[in-house]
Amino acid sequence: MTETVVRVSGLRCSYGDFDAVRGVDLDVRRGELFALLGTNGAGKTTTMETIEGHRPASGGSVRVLGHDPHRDRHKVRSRCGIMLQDSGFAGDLTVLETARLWQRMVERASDVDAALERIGLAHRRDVRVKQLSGGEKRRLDLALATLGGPEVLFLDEPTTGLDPESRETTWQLVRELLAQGTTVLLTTHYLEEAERLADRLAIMHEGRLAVAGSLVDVLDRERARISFDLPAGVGDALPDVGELDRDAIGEGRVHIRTRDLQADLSAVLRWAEHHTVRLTRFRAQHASLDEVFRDVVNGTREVTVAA
Ligand SMILES: Nc1ncnc2c1ncn2[C@@H]1O[C@H](COP(=O)(O)OP(=O)(O)OP(=O)(O)O)[C@@H](O)[C@H]1O
Repeated sequence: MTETVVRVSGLRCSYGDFDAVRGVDLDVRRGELFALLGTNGAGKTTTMETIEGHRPASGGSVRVLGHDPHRDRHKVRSRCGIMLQDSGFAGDLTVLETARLWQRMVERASDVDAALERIGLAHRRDVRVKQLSGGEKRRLDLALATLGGPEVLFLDEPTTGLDPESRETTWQLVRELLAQGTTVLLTTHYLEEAERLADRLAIMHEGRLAVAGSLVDVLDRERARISFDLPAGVGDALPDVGELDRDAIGEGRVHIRTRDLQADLSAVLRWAEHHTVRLTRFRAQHASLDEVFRDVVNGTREVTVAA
């Protein structure tokens, strides 16, 4: 049985009479990366901050490593690394001074120079923090969050503002941490980041989880698509598979949505052979996370939670 490191049940968080988080259940298992995606204002940061112990839950319960992270903060804090959206370091200190200061506050802190090297900031060690670019600040945040070799790492939008190369460096570091057994809970606006890193993910919308599960689970529940140009001479004899988009046929293209891509793809190919037509601009593809996300935002997707 895989150990559950973070357990959130029926979490509710309110700001005055506004309910920002409205009954969230999720489990994060040891050694996995769980990505929390969502629209702006969905409640991701509020959920993260509550799990990190920065605020009490208004309802429901949160356990991190078996403890209430707010009430039993001292039991949990030293085993966790936290990268906030905005860390607020003192701008006049250099990168190295900041890292050394942080090192003194962390139990079992690892080597500062090695940490800066690993994140590609060694050459910036004598630069004042206020002179770093936004992306460099994010990388410094990450280096410091991982300094104590945390069992659980909370990353709130770790790659926002990073260029593609720095994003790749960050992903590589996160992969190394996962390989060493670190458990990671991540929020991100980059669907690609979740696709590349997450073992399981959830999409949050208006304070609730709309979709949750492994990437395969989430995409498999969505319909796949087959499309090709309408071949000349087949008239009304279209393949009897999936759901045909009749509007697209009028414009000379056939779009089919299917829950069984393999079976329907075979049927389409048999149909083409039977009618001796060659299919042009032929495409068959699984749903993308982007489509699932858009369905959630547009409210056209049933709630399917299996976290
Ligand atoms: N201190 C606060 N006081 C009142 N309302 C707040 C406060 N902080 C957040 N909210 C509201 O709670 C809701 C959830 O905010 P939260 O920051 O958790 O969302 P988010 O999913 O992290 O958004 P984003 O992706 O934009 O960072 C939003 O409607 C936000 O306006």
